[in-house]
Amino acid sequence: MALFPTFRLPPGLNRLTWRQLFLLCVLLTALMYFLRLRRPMTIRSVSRFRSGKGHDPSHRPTRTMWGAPMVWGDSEPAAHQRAEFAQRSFRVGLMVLAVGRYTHYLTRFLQTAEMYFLPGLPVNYYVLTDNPNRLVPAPELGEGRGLRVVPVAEMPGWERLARRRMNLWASTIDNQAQQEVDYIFCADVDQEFANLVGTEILGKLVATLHPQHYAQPAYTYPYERSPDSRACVLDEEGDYYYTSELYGGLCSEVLTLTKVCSQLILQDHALGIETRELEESYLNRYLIDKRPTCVLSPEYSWWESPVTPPVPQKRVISLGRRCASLKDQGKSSFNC
Ligand SMILES: CC(=O)N[C@H]1[C@@H](OP(=O)(O)OP(=O)(O)OC[C@H]2O[C@@H](n3ccc(=O)[nH]c3=O)[C@H](O)[C@@H]2O)O[C@H](CO)[C@H](O)[C@@H]1O
Ligand SMILES: [Mn+2]
Repeated sequence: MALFPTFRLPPGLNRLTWRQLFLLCVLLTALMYFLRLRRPMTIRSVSRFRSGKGHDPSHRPTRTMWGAPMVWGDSEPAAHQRAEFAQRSFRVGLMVLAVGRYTHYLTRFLQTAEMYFLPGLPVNYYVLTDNPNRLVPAPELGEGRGLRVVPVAEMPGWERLARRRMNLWASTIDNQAQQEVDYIFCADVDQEFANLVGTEILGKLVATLHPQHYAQPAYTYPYERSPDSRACVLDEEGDYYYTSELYGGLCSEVLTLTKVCSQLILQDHALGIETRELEESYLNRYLIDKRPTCVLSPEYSWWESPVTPPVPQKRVISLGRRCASLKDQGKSSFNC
């Protein structure tokens, strides 16, 4: 019997051997790879690219590949978690840094947080600022909500503050927050809350997907690639790219994260190394070594830009990054 038996195609077509069919498949597969994989990709990103998961913004998984919840506020699992936390007692901290001209964002940040950030639940705001007078008189807060003003002697400018912020977060948690709250969230002050952010965001270690990279394949993530840096991510590493605008979790977890990152930042700085995305590079390195137990969808960090895919609800909006990504005519309509 022949090794490659022949078979009959529908009438009108020639007879092909299995061998010819096999060669045709190999040829087609090679052609597909040639057309689609013109850039080097990691094994993991190739499989994600193939599965298409990184490319379809309407695909909204509710779990990460390691089984942690991926939170979309209107989903069934999010509603389930809100119901579960309604039975528990806890306190949450929301921490921001406002130095120099960034203090003008404070009013909007606090006002919108009062409307949408865990409304009706016990929350402490920790405002680290070089200008405590900005908060005199103190803004009106709901019942059970408190404001802690933490004076910091820092010079404005993100290039410098990006090296200092993790350290400032760590000392505020260590000295004060961990005695007062169970969960703590670190946020950029140039943001506003635009829709409900409830207890679905609470978890041991919580990170937020960067909206501009969420729908992209992993090989495009702006991880630090320089092998000299403590934030270096190898080609085969990394699941998602997280934003530095919102992350949090249990005080003990966030304390460890901020301590570890600030040490790595200092070590790199001592060697004159600056990473591609500053503080965000170290956050992403850390979250590869210690995967978050809860991943917030880009609903919790969003801004209009030509490369940001739509989300069901815009819950937290970055005003600063929106301005940075707009062209001149757009800037005036958003008061940039
Ligand atoms: C436009 C720009 O450069 N964007 C970069 C910046 O994100 P961002 O544009 O989000 O940085 P940002 O200017 O919002 O600064 C971060 C936060 O630091 C605080 N702050 C900053 C400066 C200052 O003078 N006073 C002050 O209080 C404030 O809370 C602010 O929200 O950093 C990221 C990494 O971390 C990425 O590299 C972004 O590409
Ligand atoms: Mn920002």
